[in-house]
Amino acid sequence: LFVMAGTDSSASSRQSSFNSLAKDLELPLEQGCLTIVVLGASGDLAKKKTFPALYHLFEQGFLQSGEVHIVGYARTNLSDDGLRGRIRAYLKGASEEHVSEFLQLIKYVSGSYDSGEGFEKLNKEISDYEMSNNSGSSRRLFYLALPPSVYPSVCKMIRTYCMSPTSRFGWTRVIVEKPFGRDLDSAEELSSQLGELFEEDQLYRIDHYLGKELVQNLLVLRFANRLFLPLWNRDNVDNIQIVFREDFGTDGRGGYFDQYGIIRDIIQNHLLQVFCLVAMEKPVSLKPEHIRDEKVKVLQSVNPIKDEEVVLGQYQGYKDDPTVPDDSNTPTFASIVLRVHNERWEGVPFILKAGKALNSRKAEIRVQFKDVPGDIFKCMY
Ligand SMILES: NC(=O)C1=CN([C@@H]2O[C@H](COP(=O)(O)OP(=O)(O)OC[C@H]3O[C@@H](n4cnc5c(N)ncnc54)[C@H](OP(=O)(O)O)[C@@H]3O)[C@@H](O)[C@H]2O)C=CC1
Ligand SMILES: O=C1O[C@H](COP(=O)(O)O)[C@@H](O)[C@H](O)[C@H]1O
Repeated sequence: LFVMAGTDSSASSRQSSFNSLAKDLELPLEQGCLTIVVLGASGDLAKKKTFPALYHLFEQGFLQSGEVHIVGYARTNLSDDGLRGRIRAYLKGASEEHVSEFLQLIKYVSGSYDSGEGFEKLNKEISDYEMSNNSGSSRRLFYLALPPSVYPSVCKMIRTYCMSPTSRFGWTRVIVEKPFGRDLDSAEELSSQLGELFEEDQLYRIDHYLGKELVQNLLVLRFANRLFLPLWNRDNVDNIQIVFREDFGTDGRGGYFDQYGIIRDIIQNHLLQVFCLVAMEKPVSLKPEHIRDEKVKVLQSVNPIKDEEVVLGQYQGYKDDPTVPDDSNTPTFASIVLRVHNERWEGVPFILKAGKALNSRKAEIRVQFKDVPGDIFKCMY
């Protein structure tokens, strides 16, 4: 869609290209009143990524004034302008005219994550807008920019108070962030709780790493490239390192981060997805189910992780963040070795490392090849 959008600069022609593509793909026509609710609107993800992403969609003509209404929801006491001011600070460099127009689409509702009162207020805000829009439609998208511990109560509240009315054309969809639970038991419990409230096609589980260009290019690099194809195995590769580092700390995110730590925040989802794309076999096709099947196979081939191949750490000063408990022993750095028991990778360690408050910001995949036989450069190092 974005490639198509790049060929013509007008917003209305992008919208019409979008509509004709939707028609070709036999998707339901997307038009009429759309409300996007960002729950956890006071938080880090919302200000750094969700609202800026919505702004870029708006700027490119995919969200039309008059059709779209954006509502931030959280417990923090904020006015509409208070939220707009926070968002504006993350849209530096954008056109002032577009930013002001975009911010006018945004309202704020304050309430808790487990009481009917706040969600009744939220529903009233959405319904009033839908009535005034008068298009007879009600598309409602709820984005949970929140710690997973509150997903079940928030989803119950949405189901009870905020569903799109069946009398109107439209839908209700819910986007949930990673990490999906804390461990296998809580992930399964969360899955069944959400499954009781929503149909599978109403639920979207997101991992923003899968949208990164580098990550998307991995399939092309591996499977459309004669140079790497014959080398990508234990005969040629010595080890593979998948590394994430950030040069900033939690910065007030202790409310979420301290409950989860770096393994659940980064390694279990982002780095494991990258690991799968690097290590899996070629999928039958690019269909999502075929890619998923190969990812599952490689994960099933990983041996249990050995304690002696895990290093954990916490950066000095982590507990100075007022949102972090004084006695926290949550890791902010972790390094683990994965060993894949299959024909391609037996004996090749995959070293996954992630850390906050380090000396640089980078995400990288290092494939270290074995020395060449008869290496004439060896004596130089
Ligand atoms: N920050 C990022 O760059 C990214 C974050 N994510 C994911 O987004 C989700 C939210 O992360 P992030 O925004 O960074 O975290 P924050 O700590 O900023 O939390 C977001 C909001 O949730 C509320 N909140 C925080 N802690 C709790 C708690 N213990 N119980 C109830 N409500 C709480 C707060 O709102 P209030 O008090 O006003 O209600 C807060 O503003 C996580 O699942 C994370 O994995 C995903 C990708 C990137
Ligand atoms: O999911 C998360 O990702 C961000 C890093 O993402 P990036 O795309 O900005 O590199 C990380 O800061 C955050 O802790 C984590 O929740």
